[in-house]
Amino acid sequence: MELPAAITLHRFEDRQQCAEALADHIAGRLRQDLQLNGQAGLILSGGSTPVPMFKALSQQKLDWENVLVSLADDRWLPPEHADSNQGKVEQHLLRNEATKARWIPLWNPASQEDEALGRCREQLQQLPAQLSVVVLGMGNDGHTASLFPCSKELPRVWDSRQDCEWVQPTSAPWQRMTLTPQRLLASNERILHLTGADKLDTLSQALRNNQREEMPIRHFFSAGLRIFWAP
Ligand SMILES: O=C(O)[C@H](O)[C@@H](O)[C@H](O)[C@H](O)COP(=O)(O)O
Repeated sequence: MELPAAITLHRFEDRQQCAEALADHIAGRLRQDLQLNGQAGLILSGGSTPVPMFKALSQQKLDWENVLVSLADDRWLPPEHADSNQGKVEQHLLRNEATKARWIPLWNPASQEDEALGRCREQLQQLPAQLSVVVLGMGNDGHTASLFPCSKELPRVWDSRQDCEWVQPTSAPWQRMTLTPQRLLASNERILHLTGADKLDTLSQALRNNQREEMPIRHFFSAGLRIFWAP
């Protein structure tokens, strides 16, 4: 696969090896910023791919009390719901060493968009202006976070100067809150964590496609992306 200079691809034999290597890499980046700035900001994605990495990262010894952790997006569901990304992070990352992390979930009990947005944006003010690491996933439609090509809100979200926006994809369930492209790009490093041949095919398609509206992950290529992939 031909990759632009701004994209680095790390291939692994298996998913557990990939998860552990990614956890090590993230921990190293967090330690750097903790040393430099006294704090670090980590953004994680939901879905199924990152769970083994969450478990490995939870074991990493670092000054978690000064690491602010949040999500690139979440489905608008209480954390006890099986589809909640918040629930996955609380179950698999915020344990062991990482119990002490400063957790900033996106979800709140507001059901109306304006109130939900207002409370989430207030929460996200706690994050450092420049994040340390953003970990993204990708769907086979080229979506990342909850930037879905099918969302009618996408044209507005591309240019939003806010930290988060409320979106309703048509090709995936649940109302969602997503961090905006500008918030995600205000980071020292963006990582894309992928598993399976299908995701690699989708990545190849996105590299050939030239419309970010059709494959939102493309928006993150030029600013630099480190990809961790296993079959
Ligand atoms: O809330 C979400 O759905 C995620 O943030 C989303 O962007 C996810 O990263 C991809 O859909 C990949 O999901 P899988 O890891 O389950 O394939």
